[in-house]
Amino acid sequence: MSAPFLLGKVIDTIYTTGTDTETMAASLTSLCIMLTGVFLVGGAANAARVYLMQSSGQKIVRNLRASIFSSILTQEVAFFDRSRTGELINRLSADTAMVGRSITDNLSDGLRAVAQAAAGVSMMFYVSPSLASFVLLIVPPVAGLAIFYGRYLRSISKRTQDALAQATQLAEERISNMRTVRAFGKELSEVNTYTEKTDQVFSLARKEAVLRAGFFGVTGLSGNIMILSVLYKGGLLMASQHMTVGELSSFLMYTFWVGISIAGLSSFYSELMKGFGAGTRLWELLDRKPEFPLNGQIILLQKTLYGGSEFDDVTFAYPTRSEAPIFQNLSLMVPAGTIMAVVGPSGSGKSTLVSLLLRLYDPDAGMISIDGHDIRDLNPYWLRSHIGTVSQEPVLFSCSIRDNIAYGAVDQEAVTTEDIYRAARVANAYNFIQAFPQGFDTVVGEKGVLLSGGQKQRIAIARALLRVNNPKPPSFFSALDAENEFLVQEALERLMEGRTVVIIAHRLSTIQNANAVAVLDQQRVVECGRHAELLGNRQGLFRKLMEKQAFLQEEQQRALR
Ligand SMILES: Nc1ncnc2c1ncn2[C@@H]1O[C@H](COP(=O)(O)OP(=O)(O)OP(=O)(O)O)[C@@H](O)[C@H]1O
Repeated sequence: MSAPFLLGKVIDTIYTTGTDTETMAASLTSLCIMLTGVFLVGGAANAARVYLMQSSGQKIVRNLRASIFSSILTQEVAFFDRSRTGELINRLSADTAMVGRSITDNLSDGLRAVAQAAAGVSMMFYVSPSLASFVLLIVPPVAGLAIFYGRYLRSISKRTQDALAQATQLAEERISNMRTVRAFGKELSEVNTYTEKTDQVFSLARKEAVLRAGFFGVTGLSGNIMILSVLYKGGLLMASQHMTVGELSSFLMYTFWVGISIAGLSSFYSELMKGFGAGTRLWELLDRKPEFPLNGQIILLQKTLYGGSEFDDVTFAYPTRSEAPIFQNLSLMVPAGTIMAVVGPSGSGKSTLVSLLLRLYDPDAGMISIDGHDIRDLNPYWLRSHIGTVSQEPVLFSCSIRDNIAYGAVDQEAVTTEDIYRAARVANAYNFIQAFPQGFDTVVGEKGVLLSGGQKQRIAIARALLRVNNPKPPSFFSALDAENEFLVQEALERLMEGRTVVIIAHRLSTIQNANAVAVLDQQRVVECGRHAELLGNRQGLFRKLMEKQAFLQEEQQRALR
């Protein structure tokens, strides 16, 4: 900050008349030494500022990303029914990057501009108070304009991020379902839809560009007006002997500094407003509390969970469709150690029953209990650690088979290779995994796309085994019935042995292994009993469903012949 002041002194020294060369050389040398010191300190301070701001800014971004991810993962399942994956990913990547940029580059440059402007203005007053008061009259209108501009930019930025999130959402969904897009030959129309979405981003960016051009034009012009004022008024002050040439030079340099700082501040302010726009979307997410808390409930550490479950007068509607209950006063008892097959027409709520047991949703009325405990009183993590699930279309992650199986364990770190091999053997998966060139280290592709349906299910069974074996049996298990493949069926039967099982049965073979069958229809359990008993009821829904399935199977076999 003292550099322009010292430079002014250098100029005054040069223009001082009557000084001999030796004295002038001595004065110039000491001024130049001082200036070198000032430049060195300034350079070092600048480097330190950039390093500190960048590293602490990046740390903030890292923490912000972790907090956002944690906030997303702890939301209730209904939140994900309403949200779009691509939008959430956009918040995690683009919005955090925007806030990060706003903090790192922008805040650092902004703080420097504030310091520089403040020091420059003070020095201008120090060098010439009358000239400073005259020149700085231009600052208030420019500041007013900046505030107006910033507000508008903030709203544009939020709209841009929203439009970008929609485009990302579309791209994410279509890319991850590329086979469907290709099968329906929709590549071109999808490209067009995506382009329309990015057009919205573009038109907002164009609005921002117009605004930015106008604003920067005005601030540039204001800077030039300041310089002209200094030259005009400063020239008059010099002519009336109220200012030296060195002082005018210093003042001019400070004016440049202040002008550049004000331009920097405007850009800082606009970037900050853009950061706020993206930040608003992040705070909304960070502020959002899960619908039911994940901690704080009873953990029955010493207790063995036998899995005897009861649905008592349960009424439930999905939060996204609150007007149409899936269950109305549904009651069902699953005694410990039994296999209960749940059947019913498509859409009758069989999978919903399992979601409620896992406490992915809470019923609107009634109670679900396991071993006599209302599941709302149990810690959901603990509850789920005793429940193994295998779904009809299991989802694997794009990592190795080893990691996919280990994912089932409550304590993933404690899983040994032997645990994984054992689970794979019981699940009839060991041989096919070992036949791959990379064995258990084979990476399965996104959602396990590189494996067949039956292979995925056997890996999913091994994963579920690791889960329910760790708290030691008897524990509890739920499944949607599996591929009609002998090896998968055998693995599933081994998994069910000695446990309480609720199985969503679509096939006759699955139902035959069950101790009891519950038939769902019209929002409740309409029949419940042993397989043979239910078949004996000629008017019953179970009998009709079985007859229909037997007929369909016959038709299929006839078509194959
Ligand atoms: N996440 C959800 N949000 C809103 N409604 C849902 C959700 N999941 C399922 N539903 C609705 O709840 C009803 C029951 O669905 P569910 O998947 O439990 O039936 P299901 O008996 O398992 O069907 P299927 O035999 O076809 O697999 C259906 O009408 C379905 O549209």
